Amino acid sequence: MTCSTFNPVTHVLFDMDGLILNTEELYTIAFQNILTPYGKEYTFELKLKLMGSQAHETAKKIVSELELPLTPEEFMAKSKIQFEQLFPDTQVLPGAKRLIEHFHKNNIPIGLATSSSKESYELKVNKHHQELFSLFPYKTMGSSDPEVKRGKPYPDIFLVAASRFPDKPKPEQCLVFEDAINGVKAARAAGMQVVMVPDPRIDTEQTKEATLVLKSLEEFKPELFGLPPFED
Ligand SMILES: O=c1[nH]cc([C@@H]2O[C@H](COP(=O)(O)O)[C@@H](O)[C@H]2O)c(=O)[nH]1
Ligand SMILES: [Mg+2]
Repeated sequence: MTCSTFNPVTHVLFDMDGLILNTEELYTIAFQNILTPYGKEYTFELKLKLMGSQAHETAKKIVSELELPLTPEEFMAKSKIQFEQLFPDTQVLPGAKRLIEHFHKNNIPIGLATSSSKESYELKVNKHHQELFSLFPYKTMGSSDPEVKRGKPYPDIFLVAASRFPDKPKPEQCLVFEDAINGVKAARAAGMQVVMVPDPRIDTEQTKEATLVLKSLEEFKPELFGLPPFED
């Protein structure tokens, strides 16, 4: 059940794919483009299992679940070609820019906790979104960070991302923003509250672990978690 009361926090951690950027739509297109020649479908059910995992975990699972005649490395090489075409024109999702700028203006420490690799982050950010992402002084990129041993739903990435803030907040001082079920599980496992903005196709039964579920980041009221309210 969604909690009716929330605890105040001091630090905020953002997921990236499907939360700040519309890259989840692009992952679906990229993977389907790879699978179509093999007569396979990238179902939403399979996608849900993979969202938030690290790139090598994703490749291994897709190859095994769909019994592709490829090694995970070959799948990753094909993915790279797709990502290079699709990611540079990704767009910012509603409410993300306003919220990130609000926290920045009010000196709330914010960190990025994405399972993407550094290479994939750069494809998504460097062409159009450098200014926005420059507002994150602390970035953790799970797929290329040796400290992040396991992908979401394990808590590793959020614990590592929290440890990168110079004042080392406790998990209960951190609020996570996530779109994926695996991301919500990871945040909860790390002992953090989590605001979920799920894909509308996700069943409400599967959003119950989130502290708060929103349709869009535009709906978020920072004061609910003891953070400075919007003034406009
Ligand atoms: O359809 C998918 N979307 C996303 C992922 C994985 O999820 C990560 C993004 O997770 P996050 O939202 O935590 O940044 C990507 O790097 C990718 O490995 C995936 O496997 N399949
Ligand atoms: Mg995400």
